[in-house]
Amino acid sequence: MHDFSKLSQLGWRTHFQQQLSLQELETQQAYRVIAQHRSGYQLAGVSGEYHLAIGHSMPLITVGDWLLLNNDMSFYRLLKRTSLFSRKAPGSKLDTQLIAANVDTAFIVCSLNYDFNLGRIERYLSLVNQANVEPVLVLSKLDVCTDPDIYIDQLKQLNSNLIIEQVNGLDASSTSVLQPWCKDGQTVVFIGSSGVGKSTLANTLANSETFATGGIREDDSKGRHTTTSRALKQIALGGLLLDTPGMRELQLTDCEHGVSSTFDDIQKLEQQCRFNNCQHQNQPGCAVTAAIEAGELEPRRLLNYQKLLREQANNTASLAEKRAHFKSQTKMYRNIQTESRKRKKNN
Ligand SMILES: Nc1nc2c(ncn2[C@@H]2O[C@H](COP(=O)(O)OP(=O)(O)OP(=O)(O)O)[C@@H](O)[C@H]2O)c(=O)[nH]1
Ligand SMILES: [Zn+2]
Repeated sequence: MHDFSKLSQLGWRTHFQQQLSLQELETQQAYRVIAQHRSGYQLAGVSGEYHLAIGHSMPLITVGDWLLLNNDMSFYRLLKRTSLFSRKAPGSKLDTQLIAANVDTAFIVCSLNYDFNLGRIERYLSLVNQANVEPVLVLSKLDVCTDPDIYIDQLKQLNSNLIIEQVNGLDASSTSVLQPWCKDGQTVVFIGSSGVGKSTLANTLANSETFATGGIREDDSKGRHTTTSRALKQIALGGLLLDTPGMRELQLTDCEHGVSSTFDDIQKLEQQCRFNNCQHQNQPGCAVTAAIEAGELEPRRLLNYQKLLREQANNTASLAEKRAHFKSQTKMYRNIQTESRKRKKNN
């Protein structure tokens, strides 16, 4: 039988429970994927942890997913997700890589120094909005910044509703502002460039050295995956944290909704342009250009919006094209094989 209070500590919600039939409630057990390794998945459930080997008939599964297992611990089915992070798989021409599922909050970490870059933050926000996850902007290294307000003012201009927190990741009294998102089975993913202090922050919140600082790398350019095991770690506060070391090179794919909602100010303006297909380049009646001229919209923001939209469209199209090409090639090889078999038989 299911012990739902125990499962809720692992992030179980009514969204998942509603998917179970009466029969499944009696005969299957729910497990959460807490880590992903080359050979399989580490699962956690009411009766403890279990290693599930990857099987041929399984769908694509990622850290954070909820699975139903049969009594003999074999895979039964994957439950529908509340949210899903994915990106174009580094080094692969064909695949989308799943990063994490069923995440509640994304801490977008950027340090209050050289790393601060509005364009990059908009890119991360697009990914997080597409995944259907709540973003929290975490500005790290507060202790080495003399004037954080300069940065905060710029961020507020992106979207006045953004949740922004400033922390010194090395100091628990400072990171406590993030505790409300890290309790009671809530799942938090950390994203941000290398060296901004994600692992340091996660360790301080965990009150232990659970997450490796520095170190773990994934070679994006050549697609070599060194240490790609991703793991959800439960901390004493009750939340489950996922550090993502391999997110340095982040190309958007299938992300139109995410980009649009990140730039909803421009979206609203676009609807007021005289022409539906307005390019916002000196076309008559362009509301976007008018907003720029009135100083209400930064030209940088428009350029980044257009760039991210193009990038995700190009990646989505090229993935679709490559998949189609792969399919037609496979079909061609199969036909050649069948023909040659027929010929041999007739000889
Ligand atoms: N002064 C100061 N240093 C920090 C802070 N947060 C992290 N650091 C330092 O910054 C360096 C990088 O921190 P990490 O936590 O490894 O960064 P990361 O984002 O996890 O990096 P990757 O694992 O490469 O993605 C370490 O030397 C930390 O000690 C902070 O708030 N203040
Ligand atoms: Zn326009």
